[in-house]
Amino acid sequence: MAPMIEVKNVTRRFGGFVAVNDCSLSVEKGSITGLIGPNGAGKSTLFNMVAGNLEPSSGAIFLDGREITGLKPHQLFGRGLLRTFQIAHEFSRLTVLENLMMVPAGQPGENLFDAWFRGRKVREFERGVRERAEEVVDFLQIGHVQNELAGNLSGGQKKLVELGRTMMVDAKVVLLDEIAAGVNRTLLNDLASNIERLNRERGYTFFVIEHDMDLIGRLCDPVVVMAAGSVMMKGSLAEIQADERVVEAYFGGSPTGHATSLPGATA
Ligand SMILES: Nc1ncnc2c1ncn2[C@@H]1O[C@H](COP(=O)(O)OP(=O)(O)OP(=O)(O)O)[C@@H](O)[C@H]1O
Repeated sequence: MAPMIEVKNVTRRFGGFVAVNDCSLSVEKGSITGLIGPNGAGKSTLFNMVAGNLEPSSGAIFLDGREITGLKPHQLFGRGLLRTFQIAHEFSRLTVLENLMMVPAGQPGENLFDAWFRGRKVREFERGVRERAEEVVDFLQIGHVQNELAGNLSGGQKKLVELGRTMMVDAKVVLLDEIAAGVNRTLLNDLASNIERLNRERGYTFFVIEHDMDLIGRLCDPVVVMAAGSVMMKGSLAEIQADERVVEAYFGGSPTGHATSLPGATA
């Protein structure tokens, strides 16, 4: 079975600087795969290439066995690869429900967009979108804020809505970028439960960049460690914590760097 995402020998240069260096990794179907590494390891650059925001200098990327190298985010969206995005400023004056309903119309998923333009059955289409948004609200248990303006939500509630936006279309794989940052523990727990449920009940695959090791430990298996633009190792969090090279990568150059964010690792 083809992996959901396969990155093959991908390199990205910025001028003379190599941010991602001949990097290969795979994200298996049905997994919640974590991506960790010290600052500057190349995680965001790699994510940007998988998500279509940045082109590789060389190498190839595959989604479910089909090459996607160089495709744009909206093309990947149509194929079921989604990345969560902060709610744009102009959407902060729309309600939670309205924010969810904007997704199919505002970003061209193949089938939904066709239906929109065919002009027929527009009202049914709108009703379908509303019903789907209501299902998402129920699933995420955010009914109490569904008519609240998105701009009034807490950081964690916004993250739930961002996750909800991926549920408005049939996602195969969702890229999550540092979802724990600025989210209180209660809401982080809600977010993590919903990610687990989407994975278990809806078959979502997740690829997750995260600095919060508690969250990585709860959600991710396997975890991929990047350092200096390449994959250093892949394994369970326990295996990674026990690996000397990983400890060195985190502690090596910078004694204060991420020392506190790699639990179980001792210098
Ligand atoms: N547009 C760019 N132009 C030049 N250099 C860049 C650019 N984007 C990233 N880099 C460099 O590439 C390297 C990798 O950066 P990247 O953001 O991918 O790392 P990261 O692992 O995501 O780090 P962090 O955990 O701090 O977000 C860094 O040295 C960074 O300065």
